[in-house]
Amino acid sequence: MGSETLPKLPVIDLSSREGLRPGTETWESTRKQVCHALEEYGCFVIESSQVSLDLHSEIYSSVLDLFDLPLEIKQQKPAHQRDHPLGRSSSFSPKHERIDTENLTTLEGAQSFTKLMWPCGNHRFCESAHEMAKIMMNLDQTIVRMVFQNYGVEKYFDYYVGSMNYVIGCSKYKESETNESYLGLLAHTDKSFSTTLHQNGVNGLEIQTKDGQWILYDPPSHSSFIYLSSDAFKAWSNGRVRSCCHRVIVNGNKTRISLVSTTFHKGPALSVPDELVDEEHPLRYKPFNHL
Ligand SMILES: O=C(O)CCC(=O)C(=O)O
Ligand SMILES: [Fe+2]
Repeated sequence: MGSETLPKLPVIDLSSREGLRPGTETWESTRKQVCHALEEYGCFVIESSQVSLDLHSEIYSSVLDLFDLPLEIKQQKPAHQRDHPLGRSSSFSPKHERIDTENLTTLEGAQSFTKLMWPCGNHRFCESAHEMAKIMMNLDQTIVRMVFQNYGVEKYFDYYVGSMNYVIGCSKYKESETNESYLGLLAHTDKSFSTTLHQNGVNGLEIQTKDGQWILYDPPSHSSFIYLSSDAFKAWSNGRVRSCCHRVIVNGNKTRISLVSTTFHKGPALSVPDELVDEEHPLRYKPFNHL
């Protein structure tokens, strides 16, 4: 007893700008680590230096302001989305609330979402949300480029970038009043292509390994992220990368906030590239409409 050590989540350093230029030695070795992590775990922890302490405190205090808005304000949608079946605000349990945003990656998008929530404006939310959205989008695109290159299908990368929608969901899990832990979110895989998550310093996200063990995501710094490959990534890769199974257990006496950037393919069909089908990997997934 006691001799088994708990597995650890892979940690990959994406903090050096120099190393993130395709073709550098660091790029070449990092892309192998990235692919290996997604194939083995369906996730990895990103070491990044892009979130300053200022941005960290700005974003989480403004997201708390967002949750504090009246429900009828939070439920509003832009005119072109009013008949969309999914609500903007949803919850899994009385202690969990999620608000989906849209188009925060562009300045105009961030401004129009902010105006919908705060007709008199909220500069702090707009700036910090736009900044975080861009950081998460750039991390995603770097990682996907690495994977495409590793699998020899980089020629599809520009199409990928042009056909992805980024949706950022903000989740709030109330502190546990009784000191008893509770299930904040059931074990699931995401339906997105990929998911990039940042949190406010309160742990709770757990990742399931291949052999069924649960590992707590405990970020090494305020600027760390966790990257998950999801259902559509698994299908696109013809089963090479795992779709990461995860859940949230809240057991602290602090409110947990997470920002989850998910990608969705908006084209008519997403299909496995021919290059990823061979004798060893017969085609496992038909083309599908991701949305
Ligand atoms: O809040 C978290 O840590 C996880 C959220 C999540 O898994 C999701 O929104 O799909
Ligand atoms: Fe999830």
